[in-house]
Amino acid sequence: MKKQRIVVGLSGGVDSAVTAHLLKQQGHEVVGIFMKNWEDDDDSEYCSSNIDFVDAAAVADVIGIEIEHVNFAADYKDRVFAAFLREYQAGRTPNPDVLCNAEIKFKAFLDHAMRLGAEKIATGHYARVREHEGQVQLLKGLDNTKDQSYFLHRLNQAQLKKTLFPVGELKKTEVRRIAEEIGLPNAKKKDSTGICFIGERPFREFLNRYLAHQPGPIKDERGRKIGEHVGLSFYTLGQRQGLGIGGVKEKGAPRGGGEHAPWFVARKDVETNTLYVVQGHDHPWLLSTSLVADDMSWTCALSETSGELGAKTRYRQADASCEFEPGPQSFALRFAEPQWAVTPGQSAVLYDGEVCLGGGVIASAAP
Ligand SMILES: Nc1ncnc2c1ncn2[C@@H]1O[C@H](COP(=O)(O)OP(=O)(O)OP(=O)(O)O)[C@@H](O)[C@H]1O
Repeated sequence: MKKQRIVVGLSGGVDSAVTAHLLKQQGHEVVGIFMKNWEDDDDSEYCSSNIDFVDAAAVADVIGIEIEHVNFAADYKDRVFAAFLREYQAGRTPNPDVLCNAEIKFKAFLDHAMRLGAEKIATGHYARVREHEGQVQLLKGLDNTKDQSYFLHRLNQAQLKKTLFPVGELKKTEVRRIAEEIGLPNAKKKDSTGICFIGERPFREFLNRYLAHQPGPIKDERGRKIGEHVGLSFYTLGQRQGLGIGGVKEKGAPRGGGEHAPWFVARKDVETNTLYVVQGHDHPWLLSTSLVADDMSWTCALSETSGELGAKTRYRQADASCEFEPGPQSFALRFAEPQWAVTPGQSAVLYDGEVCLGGGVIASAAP
């Protein structure tokens, strides 16, 4: 491959460190950039940004590359966090990491890298890109257990053409082995979890600071009030913990349950501010055979793709076989098997084998 100037998003984690190392080894001119996307509570015990930058700088030092610190916190607030709050307010459960990739990592960051004279950017995501018949396809990461294509499905051709994912060709165990072999200071750093700006902090307490919330009734499927919720935004479909209602002892408890059977969040009615719960993991209200998604975004031209495909309605789910029915503003999916807790606001992402085609935001689901 010809020598290129490549800007790597260095997060302080192992995957991006190995990404930078591999590209440098291939003879490219590599520059690291650390992004700061959140600064509302720099002093909080949950904000690891300062530590992460120190780790990223130590990595750059060992690999022998320059590192720059850039601040996209204002962009992040405008383009990701504002939408995140709007979605919660509307009773949906958004996926800010999907939007962060489309708007920050592969837009603000990409533009910045291009201004620095880069030909490509690279990140430590577990996904792959491949040229195919004049297009660049987004593929699942080779390591099934780490595949992150779900979060990248809103990238378009222009973004994919400028992007490399070197660790997507490897298993996580190999990435860790490389990190240890070359003596990276963060070789044993644990993988980050959770939404980037929220980190490991208590979610409810965090949302509380930004969203007006109105307590209201929790009702069962027959409309009987069985408890109080603290604000619809704090609950997600399929949620079982934290409802404060426990099992039920009364006779004639709703189907699928019985005494002490756990309750699950099944519906949110924003108009009446009511949270509906059902008993039993397999209750029909929790199962959907079809969905409609809007706000579509495709990684490549969809010319030949209608008919049978695979879809994920949440990250880390196996692909569910479905019929794809495209429309001008939205698409429908009809599943071969009922899907559990299909959640408005989450992404429905379509796959043709290992190729990630793109997807949309789930607007509604039907039994
Ligand atoms: N603060 C950041 N600055 C620069 N790049 C980042 C930052 N956070 C994430 N990235 C890029 O996005 C990729 C995927 O992000 P993700 O949150 O999955 O990674 P991580 O677990 O924090 O770190 P890593 O992937 O490096 O182990 C990273 O590999 C890195 O290239």
